[in-house]
Amino acid sequence: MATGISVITVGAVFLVVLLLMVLICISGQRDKSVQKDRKGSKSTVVESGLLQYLYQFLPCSSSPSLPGPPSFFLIGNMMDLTHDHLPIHLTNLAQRYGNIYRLKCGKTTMVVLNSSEFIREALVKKWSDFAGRPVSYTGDIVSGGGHTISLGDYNEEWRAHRRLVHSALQRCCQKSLHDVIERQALHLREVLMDYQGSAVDLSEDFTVAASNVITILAFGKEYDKSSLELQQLHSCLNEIVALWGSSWISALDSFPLLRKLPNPVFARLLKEVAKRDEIIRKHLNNYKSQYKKHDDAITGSLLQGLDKHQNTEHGVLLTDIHVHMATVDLLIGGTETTAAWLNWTVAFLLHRPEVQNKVYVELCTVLEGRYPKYSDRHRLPVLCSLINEVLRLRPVAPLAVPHRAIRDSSIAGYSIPKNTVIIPNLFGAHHDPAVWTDPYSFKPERFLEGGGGSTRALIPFGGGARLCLGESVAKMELFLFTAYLLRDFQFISPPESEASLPDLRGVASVVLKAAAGLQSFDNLVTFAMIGDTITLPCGTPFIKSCTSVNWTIAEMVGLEVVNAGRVTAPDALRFGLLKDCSLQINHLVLDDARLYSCHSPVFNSSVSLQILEVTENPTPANGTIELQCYLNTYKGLVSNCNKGIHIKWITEDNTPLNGNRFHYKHVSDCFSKLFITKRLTDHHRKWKCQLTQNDMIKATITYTTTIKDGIEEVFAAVGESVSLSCSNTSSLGVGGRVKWTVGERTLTDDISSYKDRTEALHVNKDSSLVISKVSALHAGDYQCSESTDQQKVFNKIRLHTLDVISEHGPGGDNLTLTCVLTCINECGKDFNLTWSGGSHNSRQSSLMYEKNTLINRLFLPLLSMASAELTCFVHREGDVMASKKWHTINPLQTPAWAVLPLALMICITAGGLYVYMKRKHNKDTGNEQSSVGMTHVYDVIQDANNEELTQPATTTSVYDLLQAVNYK
Ligand code: HEM
Repeated sequence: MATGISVITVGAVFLVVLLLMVLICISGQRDKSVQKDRKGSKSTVVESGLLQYLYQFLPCSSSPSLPGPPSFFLIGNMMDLTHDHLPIHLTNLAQRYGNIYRLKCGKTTMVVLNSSEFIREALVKKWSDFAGRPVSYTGDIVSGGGHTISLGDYNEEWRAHRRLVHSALQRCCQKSLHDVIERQALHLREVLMDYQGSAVDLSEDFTVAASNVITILAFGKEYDKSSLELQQLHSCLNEIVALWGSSWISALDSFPLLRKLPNPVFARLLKEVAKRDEIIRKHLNNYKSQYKKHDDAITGSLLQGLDKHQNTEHGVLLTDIHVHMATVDLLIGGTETTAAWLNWTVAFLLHRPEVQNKVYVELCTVLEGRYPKYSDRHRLPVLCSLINEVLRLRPVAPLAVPHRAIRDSSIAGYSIPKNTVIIPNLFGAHHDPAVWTDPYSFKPERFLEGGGGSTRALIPFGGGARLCLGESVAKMELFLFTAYLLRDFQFISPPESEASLPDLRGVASVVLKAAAGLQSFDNLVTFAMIGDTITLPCGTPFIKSCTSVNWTIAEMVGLEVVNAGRVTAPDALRFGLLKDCSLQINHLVLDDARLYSCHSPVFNSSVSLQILEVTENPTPANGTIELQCYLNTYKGLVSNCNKGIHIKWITEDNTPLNGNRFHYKHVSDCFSKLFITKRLTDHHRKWKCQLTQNDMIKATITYTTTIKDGIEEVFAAVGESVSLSCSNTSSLGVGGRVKWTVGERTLTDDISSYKDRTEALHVNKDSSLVISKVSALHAGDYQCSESTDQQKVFNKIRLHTLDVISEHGPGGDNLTLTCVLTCINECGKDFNLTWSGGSHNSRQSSLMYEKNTLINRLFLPLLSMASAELTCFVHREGDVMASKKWHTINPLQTPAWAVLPLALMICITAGGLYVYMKRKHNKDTGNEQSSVGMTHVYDVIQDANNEELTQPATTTSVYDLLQAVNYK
């Protein structure tokens, strides 16, 4: 019976498992068919999600499944797609999931391509598989029912439409494009001239210039910046792009139920679309009604071409609506993109003025004063490298326009079912570290010959069947506008501070734009030095947790050091996020000097990290040392410091450099040069450069000079220990390989000699020579060298010793302290000896040079002298090099003098008390014999005082007692 039950149980379990497997496999199939049927099946998302989750564990499909972030029930990866800077976020996901990964949004599977290789494979090599566009509810509304080229799906009608517009554009470009752009560039030049060098935001002027190129090409109309019609057109085109990109609108595509609810954002979108159509309709009607038509206008070509492009075989009929929507395409595609690119160029040039100078020099040299033609581009490589680098770092259509697989296909070996949405992440491909060295840095020179930049991997215009229709228009515009601008203008940021430089992160929607105007947050500046550990404040007082905080580096947009509270920097070990969301950077390197931004939902702030550096000019003027101290940011030297910043040079012990062999040149508040007339004894000398802001020390950096064949000067106090270092390299030979000599005498010939107790010398493992008890006899020239045939000298050290000798004057009523600096040969004229700590009666002698010594005496009158600590200092050019202390003791003022009378008093009191007690005892006992314990001495006293003992005890005073004791 039991066996029967267990067989049934096993059978049931087996059946359930089998059923589950069948279901899962069917679900896999159905999932594919769901995508085939673009309207979707009736299966619930819950069921599909669960089964799909189980499905991935079963071997029902032979091709590997695409990696991707976990997709959540119902919402899939919606959260990833609503990120505020989607291109950056998708690029960051590629670091985790690779250059091809999938995202889920409702029933739609999206595949994100993050390398130019995969993007080319899909868009160019397999263009016929991926030329579709996802059809969506809101896309249909914006594109007039899918009639735009940009959003229209791939079919015969679209092909005919694109061909019509392409040939009209080509015809027009050949005839007049160059003239049109040239005229607009000259016009832009005049507009800028009118500003007369005042600080302005040029974004509107760029939009007008780019838009005029298109409106002239489209229907022969040029607008003035103040034109109301132009402003209306731009505001509604911009609104449409922004609204369509918002999650309020995209949610309607994924969740049809939401369309039934009131949605003010959607209502606004409909209003703007109607406004746009109204304006364009007016223009087309105007054009049609013109008696003398603008011959070159695209509209004319389009209208003429309508009949020709009728494709009777496929039943395609192009009508006015196609001309209307083509105009929309050209206006949207051709205005904001070019204007955004020009803004980015100016933004980068403000950060890197030296690039601007290089382009200017090239334009002047090559063009010899004339304005450029597009045909000059091959002779202007620096300008072209700038254009390419801005296109690389800020592809203005960072995610292109989504594609759709129109049939089952594959990318990078992964099978891609029909209807999968493909997102070409051009931003990610342009920051792919496998292709671009230092991908987040602005380096136009990478596109110069030998710079390593690959123009093949540069794909800002997409590729294949959907290649940007205006690519040739755009390229000519970018070239001519930039050349005209940089030939006649220099872009500089307002002089106040670094804070006025534009933010390079930008605003990402369909078009990646530079943030409007200047940065809105206060920039802090933090100063540091190489090797430091610093903390950059985020300034988020209201934030409880840092999980929504991101830290980014300006200029290296996309490189998030911290993402959602997690350190994601490539060099993660050096970075840390502290509890208050501030960013800690350890072991600073020069490349860390950047503008860091902390982003949180409530607050944005940025900190400019500037690194103080000292370098030595390798080719100084003869006989001089030239040190340069300056502040660095990622774009080189800080040219304009904040107010209140000051750089000064000081000695090793923080006193001003003293002496006429020092000269300074303050290039700016944050760049100072120190010129030193060179001496051999400047070898291994330390110089400090100090940066103060509003008189507060912000950073101090020490630089040690090395002089060829120079001598390092070391000062040591007699009786103390000193270590003479052999070299900065601790890996020198141990023991016998290194030889120490002083004068002619070799100290290390015999190992035991430097263990000699009297000399108290020994050589450390790092080859340094230690004199554990310095005496004046140790003063001398020491040399550490390698004892090979060709003797290699590591270090020459001149040891000076400092001593204080005391001597009582005749009669012993005064004390003379002699401070002696013993030098080898002669003591330097820039040495000084001073005393500190003497009383007001003491007197210092003037400096005396005697043979090889420098002397300063201190005369102290002994009687008035209190016990004191006196110190003699030796200075070299104002810098304290060593000191020697001397303790004077006035015997009359020592505590011993106080102890003596005290001890006497105690003895007398004790003795007196005893005598008193004894007398009392004697009185009490009459003539009784003394007790056994009495000493002989007291017996004697007693005997001797027999007479006095008769006196009454009450008269016994201290004086009496003292007399009594002293009596003996
Ligand atoms: C810096 C300037 C420009 C850049 C970086 C740019 C980039 C792009 C990109 C990446 C695409 C999508 C390609 C794809 O789907 O794979 C695109 C499409 C398009 N662009 Fe541009 N574009 C620029 C300027 C222009 C200009 C000046 C025009 C018009 C004169 C224009 C018209 C279009 C059109 C009509 C499409 C849709 C093509 C299609 O779907 O077949 N673009 N552009």
